Amino acid sequence: MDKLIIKGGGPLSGEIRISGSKNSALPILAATLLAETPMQVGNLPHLHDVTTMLALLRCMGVGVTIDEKLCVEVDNSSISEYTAPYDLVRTMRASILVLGPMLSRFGEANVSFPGGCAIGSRPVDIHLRGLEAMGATIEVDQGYIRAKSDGRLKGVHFFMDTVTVGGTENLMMAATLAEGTTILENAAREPEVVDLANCLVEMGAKIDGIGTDTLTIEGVKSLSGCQFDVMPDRIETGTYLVAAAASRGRVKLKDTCEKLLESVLLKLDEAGACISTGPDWIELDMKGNRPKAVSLRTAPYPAFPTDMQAQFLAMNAVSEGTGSVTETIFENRLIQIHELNRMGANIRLEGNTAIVTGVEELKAAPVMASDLRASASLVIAGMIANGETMVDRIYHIDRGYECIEEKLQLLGANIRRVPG
Ligand SMILES: CC(=O)N[C@H]1[C@@H](OP(=O)(O)OP(=O)(O)OC[C@H]2O[C@@H](n3ccc(=O)[nH]c3=O)[C@H](O)[C@@H]2O)O[C@H](CO)[C@@H](O)[C@@H]1O
Ligand SMILES: C=C(OP(=O)(O)O)C(=O)O
Repeated sequence: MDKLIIKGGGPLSGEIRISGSKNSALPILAATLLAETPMQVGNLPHLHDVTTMLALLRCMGVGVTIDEKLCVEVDNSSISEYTAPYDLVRTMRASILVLGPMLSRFGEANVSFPGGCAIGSRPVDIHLRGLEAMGATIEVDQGYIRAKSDGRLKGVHFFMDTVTVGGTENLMMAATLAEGTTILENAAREPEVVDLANCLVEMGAKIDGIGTDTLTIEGVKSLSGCQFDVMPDRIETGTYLVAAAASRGRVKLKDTCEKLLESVLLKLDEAGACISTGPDWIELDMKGNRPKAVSLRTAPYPAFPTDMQAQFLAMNAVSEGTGSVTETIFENRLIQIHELNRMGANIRLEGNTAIVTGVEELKAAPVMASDLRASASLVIAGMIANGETMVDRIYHIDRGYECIEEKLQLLGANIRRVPG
């Protein structure tokens, strides 16, 4: 297993480009299953999860070609297999997103049950209930969700009792080819849901209420391919901003967009960062100052994203004062505090809230990454710690951060990968 060796040091400084969004690329690649003609998806990040999604499409018989700019052309005119196998699904929960499109277009889909993961149990009951309400029959057999539809799915008025990003995406995709009108209430409003909806509209779907919590989808008989570039990764953007703030540095991030992360920028402002923005860039400058600890609570968009709390925990660990971080989306997403405490942090857990009292300095230690964003927080901690930190199990980080060590090196970090 590869490891990252990080020698803690001075402030991060420099300029880097932000990659395309993982959480937008994955549903958009799943949505290509709905198109009857070839489709091109651009600005894809080079990530393990994207490779897994392409492998999943290929194993269903989809033709995939990739050009030198990582623009992928997908041609599903010869789909022969309606199964998403366990071996691929177990490495990436977003594989569940092929369920809605496959079922809606071909009347059949067999998708391995994704199960839980390090951050929580992550059920998919709302995805399944929504599809059933649209007329699908669903059985769980030998670990597989076996879904069938007799003819087209039927439009439905469906209320999601929890705000779910993946559930909204799956049901919205399924509804595009259903007979009649579907109304999805309490829909997720995350920018990635909006990006997917915009892509579906380009493919010929009829969707109203994009960006609101009520989506109205009038089913059409067929969709065609289009050219679509995925949006910038707001979580990658936020991660580099927090890394710079924690190290008292100054970074400029290009090919990104401030509007995607207002709640995160507000917290960085509260931490003492000077932030300036342009149409496609964000700059953060700590002017050499120690950050101030901030308190936050995760919640669905537009509130503070759960995918950013781990990084703020690392920043709070070396900030002035005490801050509390409350996780409300996933039941097990504060586990990395034990690793941060092994590096000298002062973090106490009270239920789903981590109370962090900033220390002057973290000390390097061998640490173990447990999930994607926890890995990012340990990398940030390593960069501000005194000494050499080894972060183990970094396969998690390769799911979500393109060229992380190269980008951090460009910002002046002393970080290298040791293959294992
Ligand atoms: C690939 C992708 O886009 N991943 C993101 C997506 O994950 P994902 O789509 O899996 O997360 P959801 O928004 O569905 O989960 C939100 C909450 O709803 C619960 N739930 C969800 C579905 C369901 O059928 N039943 C149910 O109870 C989950 O357990 C969780 O507590 O949104 C999360 C919340 O912003 C992010 O952290 C992930 O990075
Ligand atoms: C939890 C995440 O992703 P996934 O839903 O793919 O596990 C994440 O991106 O932080």
